Amino acid sequence: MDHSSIRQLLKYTHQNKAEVKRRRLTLFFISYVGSSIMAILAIENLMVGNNLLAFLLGLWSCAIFFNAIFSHLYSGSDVHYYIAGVLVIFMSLSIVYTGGYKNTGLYFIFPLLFIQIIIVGYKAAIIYVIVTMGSIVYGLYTPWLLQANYADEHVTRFLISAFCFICVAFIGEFFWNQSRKEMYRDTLENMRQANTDPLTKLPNRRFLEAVYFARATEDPADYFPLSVVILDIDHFKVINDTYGHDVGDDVLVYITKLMKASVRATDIVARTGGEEFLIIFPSVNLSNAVKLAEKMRVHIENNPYKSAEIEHRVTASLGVQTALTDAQIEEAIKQADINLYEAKRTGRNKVV
Ligand SMILES: Nc1nc2c(ncn2[C@@H]2O[C@H](COP(=O)(O)OP(=O)(O)OP(=O)(O)O)[C@@H](O)[C@H]2O)c(=O)[nH]1
Repeated sequence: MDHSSIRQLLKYTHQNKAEVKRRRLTLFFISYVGSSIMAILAIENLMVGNNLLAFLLGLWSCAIFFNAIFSHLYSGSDVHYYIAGVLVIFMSLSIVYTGGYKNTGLYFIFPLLFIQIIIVGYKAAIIYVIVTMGSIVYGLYTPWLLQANYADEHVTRFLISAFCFICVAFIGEFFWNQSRKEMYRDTLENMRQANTDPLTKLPNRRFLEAVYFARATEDPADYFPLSVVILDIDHFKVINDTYGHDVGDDVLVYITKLMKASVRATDIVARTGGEEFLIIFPSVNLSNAVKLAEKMRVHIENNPYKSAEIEHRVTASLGVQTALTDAQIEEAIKQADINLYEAKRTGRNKVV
């Protein structure tokens, strides 16, 4: 079973959700708490006559606040994280330029850097942090361009601690990301195993219920009318009894190949029981599904199982039904099963 189907499953697990929450909460923290603090500082600076800093704080406070509001409206997009990352650059530069209260503003750079690394993701953060720190260093080493007045020893201490801080923050983010990737791989493999039949490597019933039908329900236009075919190999017990269980297994794998060869990549062939398979044709109506099932039946009939010592003609009976909406899926499977029994009862090797 392919990994893209399994990836769909991961949409329903907690790991990705946890990372999305971490980024969102960080964004909201910087946006709502940060913009409130900046607004208060803006008013304070206005009262003491530091108009430029007051203006800049007010400006970034509004920008970051509205960016967060937009992130609620367009929650499917990541762009507001990158906008917040850019705003952090401007906020840092404003702090460096004005110096803040008694030129102590450089302390605020540390949380801002950390927030920036989280919200844009550590890979993109390499560029963001280089730009942020590059402009800060440029500012600090061209003091005549700044309104603030930093003591040399403060600049040196700030830069050394910023360097250490950035290294530790990146190491932390890198390994957090690595462990997330490893957990993701493990979960992917566990889910692949839990959703795959070990003999034929086909998806199993669990996959259909937990992933496929859930996806069809989410996106009905791409799936309905959805036709289901239940295929059951005729007299399979005879194959087991005559040639042994291992040959029986081999026949199941062989029939799987034949079934897969007669469907499109978007169709699903699943193993739902011993010698029973469920084939799903999305966006196929009943009359076309019957034709496809007939094509599959003929393909199996015309390609007998062959090994060094054995040649055995295998046939199958098939029951077909179509669901027009997701509410009809269960009913369609039941009806396909009834049709399959009818095919067996009336002579086998046929489609009903
Ligand atoms: N080799 C092998 N046999 C299996 C497997 N799963 C189920 N079976 C066998 O499949 C056979 C199914 O037999 P029945 O249910 O009587 O069906 P049938 O012989 O195909 O007869 P009809 O379906 O009525 O045509 C049983 O003998 C099971 O033991 C499997 O994974 N490998």
